[in-house]
Amino acid sequence: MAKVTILGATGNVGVFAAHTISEIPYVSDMLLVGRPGREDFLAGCCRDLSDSFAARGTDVRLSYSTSILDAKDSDVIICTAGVPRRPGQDRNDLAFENAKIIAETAETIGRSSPDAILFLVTNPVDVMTAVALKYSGLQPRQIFGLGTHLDSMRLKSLIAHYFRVHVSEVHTRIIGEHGDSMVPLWSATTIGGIRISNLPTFSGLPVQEMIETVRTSGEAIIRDKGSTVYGPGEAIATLIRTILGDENRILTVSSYIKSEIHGIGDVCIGVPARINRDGVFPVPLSLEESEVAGFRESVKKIRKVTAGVMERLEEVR
Ligand SMILES: NC(=O)C1=CN([C@@H]2O[C@H](COP(=O)(O)OP(=O)(O)OC[C@H]3O[C@@H](n4cnc5c(N)ncnc54)[C@H](O)[C@@H]3O)[C@@H](O)[C@H]2O)C=CC1
Ligand SMILES: O=C([O-])CC(=O)C(=O)O
Repeated sequence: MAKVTILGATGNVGVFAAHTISEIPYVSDMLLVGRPGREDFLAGCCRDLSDSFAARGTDVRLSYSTSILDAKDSDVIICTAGVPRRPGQDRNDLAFENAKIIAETAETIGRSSPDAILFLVTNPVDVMTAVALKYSGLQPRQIFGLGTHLDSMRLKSLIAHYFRVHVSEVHTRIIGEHGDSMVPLWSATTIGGIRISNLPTFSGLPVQEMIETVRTSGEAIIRDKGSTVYGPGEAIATLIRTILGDENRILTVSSYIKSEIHGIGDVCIGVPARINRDGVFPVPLSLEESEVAGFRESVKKIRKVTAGVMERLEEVR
């Protein structure tokens, strides 16, 4: 049985993630961490969630704290703390403000929870994963970000809808930045186990339109309802179930790669990774030429934003 801690638990994503994670059978303890001053809200969340556990028959010990130090002994620590973007903003506009929060958080976790797996949700998530890796001192396998897993799920849903098949029949991946430079892997997309390009109807697929829909999905949801909650919340729970269940699923998350993809590496970015109780292990793979070119561009962009943020962090810390 496992202890899971959520940082930023008073936020939209954090509180819904608490609900989805509580359904995972391996979770025995869940700690909600918020900022000082938010004790009443956290207490209210615990009471409300406990009611849902009673109604559902869930047996999870729930507690709250305003200190990250109480995350000690956690198997997984999820970080949703930080500012979200407002309509009209790019995720990268949040980079420096959130990097300051993540650097401090990661330092504390590195000292107080050296065996935990740290899971970043805060945006821009690829850059935050790199910041957490540097400032926590944890091993690369212990740190990952939600990356392009949610983007991959969004594309999966569009493809399933187009072909009128159950989503479980569709396997697809988007790699690279969780942002504008993301790269769809059509070469790794199958329906019912059949490579999508082998289906005669593939030629009519509105590929560009689909990718544009995925690229702008977060922005559109934020414009319409203020924040994305249910998609990220369920995606977070999938990752937690995969880790705690030692499932060895291959999911597309932001992870540190050395040179696993066509020799490209030394960056934290969305790639397929095998995930189990020991953490996250990027899978070496070879791609089609156009996909490699797109991935290179995405890496170049993330490296530039990451380097800029690291430099500014050095100045203020
Ligand atoms: N990677 C992904 O796919 C997704 C990432 N996100 C990101 O997750 C983050 C949270 O999003 P929401 O829950 O919608 O935002 P929110 O504003 O509802 O919640 C933010 C949380 O962070 C905490 N926080 C803010 N500033 C802090 C600071 N200086 N120190 C400690 N805690 C602080 C708040 O108290 C609150 O608990 C954002 O950065 C958002 O962009 C959201 C959805 C999907
Ligand atoms: O778009 C945002 O800012 C939130 C997010 O990352 C997503 O839902 O993909």
